Amino acid sequence: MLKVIINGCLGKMGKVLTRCVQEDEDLKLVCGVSQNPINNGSFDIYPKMNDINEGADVIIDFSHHSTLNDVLTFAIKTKTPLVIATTGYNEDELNKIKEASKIIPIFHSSNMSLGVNVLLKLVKEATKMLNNFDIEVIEKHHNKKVDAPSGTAIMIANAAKDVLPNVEYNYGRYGRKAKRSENEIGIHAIRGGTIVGEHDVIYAGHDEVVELKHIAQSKDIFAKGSITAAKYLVNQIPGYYNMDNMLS
Ligand SMILES: NC(=O)C1=CN([C@@H]2O[C@H](COP(=O)(O)OP(=O)(O)OC[C@H]3O[C@@H](n4cnc5c(N)ncnc54)[C@H](OP(=O)(O)O)[C@@H]3O)[C@@H](O)[C@H]2O)C=CC1
Ligand SMILES: O=C(O)C1=N[C@H](C(=O)O)C[C@H](O)C1
Repeated sequence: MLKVIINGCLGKMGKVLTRCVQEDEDLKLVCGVSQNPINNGSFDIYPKMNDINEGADVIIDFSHHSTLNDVLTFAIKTKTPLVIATTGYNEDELNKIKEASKIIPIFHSSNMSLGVNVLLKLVKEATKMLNNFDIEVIEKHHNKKVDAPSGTAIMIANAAKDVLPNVEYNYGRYGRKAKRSENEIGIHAIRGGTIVGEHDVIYAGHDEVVELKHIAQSKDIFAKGSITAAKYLVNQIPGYYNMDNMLS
């Protein structure tokens, strides 16, 4: 039985992950962390990672970038492998994650679905083949999402930039001097209703357009992907892991 701690257990993803962990006979939910803990009778909820006095085999984090220091400090202190699904980190925070992965195994992905990770491979291939096509990324999410653009949209743009290192990102084009330059990737965020998550990658060329698209139809795919990542991670030595490592 793998013992799991969930950071962000009362958030939208945290609740879905709690159900998926409880339904998985290989896993035991030890406790969760939430800013406003409530006693739910089924597992302990602490206000901060540092308050936890139980051990676990792995931590899964679907929370907010501002909890990063707490979760890294706890994971390093207790030598617990950490799956990070949270998005919205800045450069400094991303560097802290990479530094911490020298001490403990960390799995980090802004999208835990299988489909998006196949999409990233397709983006690399399409970008190599569709010379001089303009690339635009459009992401759509529910109206409660706090960060924009999505972490997935950034991963998609980064996959194209791996092939075309000179491209620059143009977020939400607007204004009288907004003409597209040749070497940019436009990244656009739509927010509304309960959209789970959609990502379109548009390659617009002369008289032809290619589109790659992923639609998430439930949050379960992200929760289950993070559980698969957790099961993979507990057998790894310290290092920085992502879907590529797990799928290869
Ligand atoms: N990698 C992936 O596949 C996926 C990643 N995500 C990412 O997971 C994260 C959580 O998403 P979701 O559950 O929808 O978000 P919610 O806003 O519903 O939940 C956020 C959670 O973070 C906690 N939290 C701690 N500090 C803060 C703070 N300062 N501000 C806001 N929340 C805080 C909240 O605690 P409390 O309840 O006490 O307020 C809550 O438990 C996001 O970054 C999202 O982009 C989402 C889906 C898939
Ligand atoms: O906040 C969400 O909901 C999601 N966030 C992730 C992101 O920012 O890419 C992944 C997924 O699209 C859902």
